[in-house]
Amino acid sequence: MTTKTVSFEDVLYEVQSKRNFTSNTKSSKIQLLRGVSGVFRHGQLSVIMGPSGAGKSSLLNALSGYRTEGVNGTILINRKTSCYIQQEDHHHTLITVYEMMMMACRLKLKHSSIENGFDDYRARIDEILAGLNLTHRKESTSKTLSGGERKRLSIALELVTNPQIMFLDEPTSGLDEVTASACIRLLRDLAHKDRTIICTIHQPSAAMFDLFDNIYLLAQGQCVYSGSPKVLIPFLLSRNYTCPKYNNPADYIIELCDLEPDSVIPQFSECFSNGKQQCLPVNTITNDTAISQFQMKQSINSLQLDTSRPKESTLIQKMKLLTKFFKSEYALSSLQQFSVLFQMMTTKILRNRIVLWIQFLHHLGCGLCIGLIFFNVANDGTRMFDHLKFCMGCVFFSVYTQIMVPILSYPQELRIVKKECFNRWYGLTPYYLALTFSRMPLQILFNMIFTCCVYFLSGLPLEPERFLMFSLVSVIVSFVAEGLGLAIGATFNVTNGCAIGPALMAPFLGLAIYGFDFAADVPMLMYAAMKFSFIRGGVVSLVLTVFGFNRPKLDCKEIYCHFDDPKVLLRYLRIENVSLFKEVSILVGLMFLFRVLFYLSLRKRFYK
Ligand SMILES: Nc1ncnc2c1ncn2[C@@H]1O[C@H](COP(=O)(O)OP(=O)(O)OP(=O)(O)O)[C@@H](O)[C@H]1O
Repeated sequence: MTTKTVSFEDVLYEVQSKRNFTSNTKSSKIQLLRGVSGVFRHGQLSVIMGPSGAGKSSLLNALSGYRTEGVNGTILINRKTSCYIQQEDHHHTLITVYEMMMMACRLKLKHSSIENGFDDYRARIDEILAGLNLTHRKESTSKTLSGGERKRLSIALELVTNPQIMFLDEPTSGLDEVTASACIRLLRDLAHKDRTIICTIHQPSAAMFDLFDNIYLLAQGQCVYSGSPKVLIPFLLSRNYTCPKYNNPADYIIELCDLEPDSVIPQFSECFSNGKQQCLPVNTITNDTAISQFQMKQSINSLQLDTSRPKESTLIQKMKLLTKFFKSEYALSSLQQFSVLFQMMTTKILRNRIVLWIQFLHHLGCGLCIGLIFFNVANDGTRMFDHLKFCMGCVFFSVYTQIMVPILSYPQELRIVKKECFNRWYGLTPYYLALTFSRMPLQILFNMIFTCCVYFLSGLPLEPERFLMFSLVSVIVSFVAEGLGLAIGATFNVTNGCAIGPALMAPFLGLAIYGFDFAADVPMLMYAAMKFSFIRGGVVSLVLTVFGFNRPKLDCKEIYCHFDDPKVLLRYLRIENVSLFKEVSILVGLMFLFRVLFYLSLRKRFYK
């Protein structure tokens, strides 16, 4: 059996059903695939068909390795030369088709194999785009592509590395009849160039049906037909089922499984030994479409699988695992991946002009508003509460600005990343670092715009040390909030994230204003919770920055001002002995904690 062939035996796929609390039903195991076997050969376009819910996507996911949890049985496949194209085409929206192809080349091809740098990439890209009839769209962004073009772009991006095995989930969904047939013809041509192509299709039209070299029909997680589409009608005849003359045989057998599931499915599944047997034309070289004779052939046997897996000692297996750990499965080193991803992310950020303008106006506008509300109050010894409100306002602004954006936007990006990571474009760590560092410069710049407005308008002392500390605290708070937003965005979908984000903020906010005047009497547990509230940490740090650093006495326009001495105010708030360094260190610690949670959430999503 060649490494391009995909074979599998007795594949079981079980999932745990979720416990339904309303009807009090207990969780149980659901079998999506019931011990199916089969072979998908190279040079052939194979289709997994079946009624809705038959288990087509489950089989594709199990074979491609997209799902591993709950999958048991033997699957022989060289996954290093395979790729998986999902049903929905998720592409970057702000870069053109050509740039996406260039990015794929730069990430997926070894630099040493390309002697002339980008010229060779360009030649390869032009060839692939011409082959898929996308040359005229190469300067367009994916947003303006039609459904068929988007699907072809998904295929083009993977063809960069010339994969030997391609999995496609419902490649024709959402396409009209003509475009769908064109898509299948394209896949057949690619398969006939010595590739193994396996796709799922709910119910192919009659025109499409004859284009497949091999069909694998599933019903209720069992194989009810495997083999050539040319002998499906004779096979049905042999079982006393006559497909009406002008009926699509695919429709007919799916209808049979639907109408008489209890008799048809077990009978047919037994006939094919649940996929171990195949139905082939007697003369496989014939071009005659009206073949009436077929033979059942053993497609797979245990012996075949066993011999292709030489027995290895445990020591060899362990050594292989060790070398696999050190040997990268990617074309580029982590540093090179980081560099390409960083460039791409920076380009995307800078091209998002509307968002850039909104962010700029938002920071400038809010900075001016807060600055004008507290205009020249920073030196007024009679307005103690205004000083506190000013610090709170600045921190709340940073928190709310940074937390909601990733919650709303990240789940969409996650789909693209998941697809690219699974197809070995890059590793999770370089991606994570590129994402973190590419967002930093603009975030710092916008924060500085806000800080400059509020600092100078409020009339805080023009001392570089104090200004830098004020800016640093604002930037750290915004990074902590962004980390929390990313962790939520990577864990939950937009709907749940929108509920969880504000719900999580509420206790942090409550703790931010709790116990300022009786901090010394706060119980231990509450004290620990207060330390965890990064909003409170931000407020305390800002108050210490504003009134610390040996701040001279404030102006007093009345006979007596109790709070004109900054030390009195700090004492009143019970934070006179709190170390600014310690507060900022806790904030930095929380920043790392939320970013580690974000990373772990990504890992869980990608490797489950
Ligand atoms: N995680 C899961 N938990 C519970 N049931 C699941 C899970 N995943 C899939 N199923 C169920 O398993 C069955 C097979 O799902 P699968 O997505 O493989 O079907 P399909 O043949 O691809 O269907 P369609 O053509 O409608 O996409 C369906 O009934 C589906 O509801």
